[in-house]
Amino acid sequence: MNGATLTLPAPAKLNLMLHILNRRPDGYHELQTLFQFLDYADELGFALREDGEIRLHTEIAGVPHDSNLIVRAAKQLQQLTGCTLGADLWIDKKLPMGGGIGGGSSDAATTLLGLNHLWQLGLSADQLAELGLKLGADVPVFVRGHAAFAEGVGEKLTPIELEEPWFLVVIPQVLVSTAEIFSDPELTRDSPPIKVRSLLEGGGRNDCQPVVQKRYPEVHNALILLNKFVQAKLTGTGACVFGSFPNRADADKVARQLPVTLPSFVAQGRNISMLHRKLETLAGK
Ligand SMILES: C[C@](O)(CO)[C@H](O)COP(=O)(O)OP(=O)(O)OC[C@H]1O[C@@H](n2ccc(N)nc2=O)[C@H](O)[C@@H]1O
Ligand SMILES: Nc1ncnc2c1ncn2[C@@H]1O[C@H](COP(=O)(O)OP(=O)(O)OP(=O)(O)O)[C@@H](O)[C@H]1O
Repeated sequence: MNGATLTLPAPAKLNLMLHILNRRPDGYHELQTLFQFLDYADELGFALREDGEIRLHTEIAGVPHDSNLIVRAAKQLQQLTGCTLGADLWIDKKLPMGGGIGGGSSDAATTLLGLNHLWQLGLSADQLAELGLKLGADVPVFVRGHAAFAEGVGEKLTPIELEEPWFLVVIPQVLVSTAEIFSDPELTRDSPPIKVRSLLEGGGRNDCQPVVQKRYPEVHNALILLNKFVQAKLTGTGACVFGSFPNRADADKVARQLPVTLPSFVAQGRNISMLHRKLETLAGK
């Protein structure tokens, strides 16, 4: 990250509940989900290049340079705007991949906002969210940076004020493929639509959980274990599972009792993402 002139966080999200309403003809699913951010993030570094090249200098195992969502986001932004500037990019990857906490999507959103700033493009949040949606269903919420009730495939966002408890997030050592879970014939796809006000009634169910638990014993076991201490839930399509606590000390106490084979982290839930708080500081607000 040494050459970076700008560093920005790409925070994690949790799906506090997730209902699947139906499957669209294009295979995507209409959802209702509640997003909140965590103060736990990847860190991205940016430096301007005059030659138009996009170079990510950090390798992520299993993700080729040109498939990395950071590189794809940067190139799409160049294409959309005709910008002739480029960038050197670095990432300090903290968020587990395939964890359901939105790592790749958040990296993409931070890239879009970071380069919009560095290249002085002046694109609006609406324009960046529209571009982000082409990269992944979760990108728009990270672009907007406010906790939200999401509908559609995750892009119709109603900002919401939630309590900001502390979460213990447990990371089963397995990669869950989102596409695989959404194509499982046993997935519940007919949850009735609910209104924002009745959101957390029913305990914040996640319709993906039964299918993920059945296919991935590691996730099943983590849920059983965490449930001994707190109501445990799956985020997104997993693999991560989480429980909420009124303060950091209570969450840390449970974390210390987990087996060493089951990594975890503790972070506060936040309604304004770390990225947007940092951008506000940069703008001198
Ligand atoms: C499950 C969530 O994590 C909830 O926040 C997201 O909706 C998934 O978002 P994401 O990882 O950005 O997902 P994408 O990269 O857009 O899609 C991955 C795959 O999941 C399936 N998919 C995803 C989102 C959605 N609403 N319906 C789907 O059926 C599609 O098969 C797609 O090919
Ligand atoms: N910068 C990136 N960080 C992580 N994964 C990336 C990145 N770029 C591309 N990918 C690919 O995206 C896949 C999904 O990664 P990600 O960490 O976003 O999953 P996830 O946490 O399950 O996401 P979601 O909660 O949005 O479903 C990875 O397995 C990897 O192949």
